[in-house]
Amino acid sequence: MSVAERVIVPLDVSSEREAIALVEQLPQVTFWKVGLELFVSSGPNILTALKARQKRIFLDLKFHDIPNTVAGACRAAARHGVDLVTLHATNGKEALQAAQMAAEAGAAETGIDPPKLLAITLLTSLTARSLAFDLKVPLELPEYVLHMALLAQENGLAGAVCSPQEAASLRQICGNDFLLICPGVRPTWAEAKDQRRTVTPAAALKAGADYLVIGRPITAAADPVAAFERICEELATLVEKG
Ligand SMILES: O=C(O)c1cc(=O)[nH]c(=O)n1[C@@H]1O[C@H](COP(=O)(O)O)[C@@H](O)[C@H]1O
Repeated sequence: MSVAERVIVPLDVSSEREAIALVEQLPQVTFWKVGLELFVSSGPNILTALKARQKRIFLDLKFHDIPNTVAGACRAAARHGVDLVTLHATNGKEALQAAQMAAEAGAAETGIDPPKLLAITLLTSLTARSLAFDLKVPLELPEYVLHMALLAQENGLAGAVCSPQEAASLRQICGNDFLLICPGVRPTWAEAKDQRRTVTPAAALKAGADYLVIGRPITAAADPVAAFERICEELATLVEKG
């Protein structure tokens, strides 16, 4: 896989028209993320449009509900033929297992491969301070993220979403077959905005991330094509160095 194929770009826009404009502006991007804003605006039409352009799709709706409801949502997502789907690890064991079974069933009914389910461990906009004082979680942040990733792995999920700050320890403990998808990625030349646990693209890859989710540094840049290429060059330099 080339370094460009390891960068997933979110379509964080409010209409299908804007999303397609971005996809056409960046033909180098092979993997796009459809999140809450776009899906709530456009519905599944955007998935059809991306598939017609042979793009890979990360459907990031971060399901969080009781087992029956989460399973139903995963079954429906699987029928769309997307590649990756997110749900919160805090759904708990029973919902994670039900979600995995439902995704497999939904794909089988449609005669396609099931999506890989990814558990959100701890949002990259949260800090150790917010975990302790706002959410009142008594574990240290790295320990909490690891616990959530292991909960996902033990219940049959293919991978987790984590900050690249936690990627190295998760890679070491969860092994090479567990997918690690890292948002919260910021080149030195981009603003962090609402991201709190950030790392540069090269450092994120080096830490063991399989895919990097990079949005505004590319999509809000004056020249998105140049920004994407600059990130790919930074990643390629790292790969060449070994
Ligand atoms: O699931 C995600 O993709 C996600 C999880 C997380 O913990 N943090 C996070 O930022 N994301 C998503 O990753 C993208 C990051 O976008 P930028 O901050 O613009 O690079 C957004 O679409 C977020 O919804």
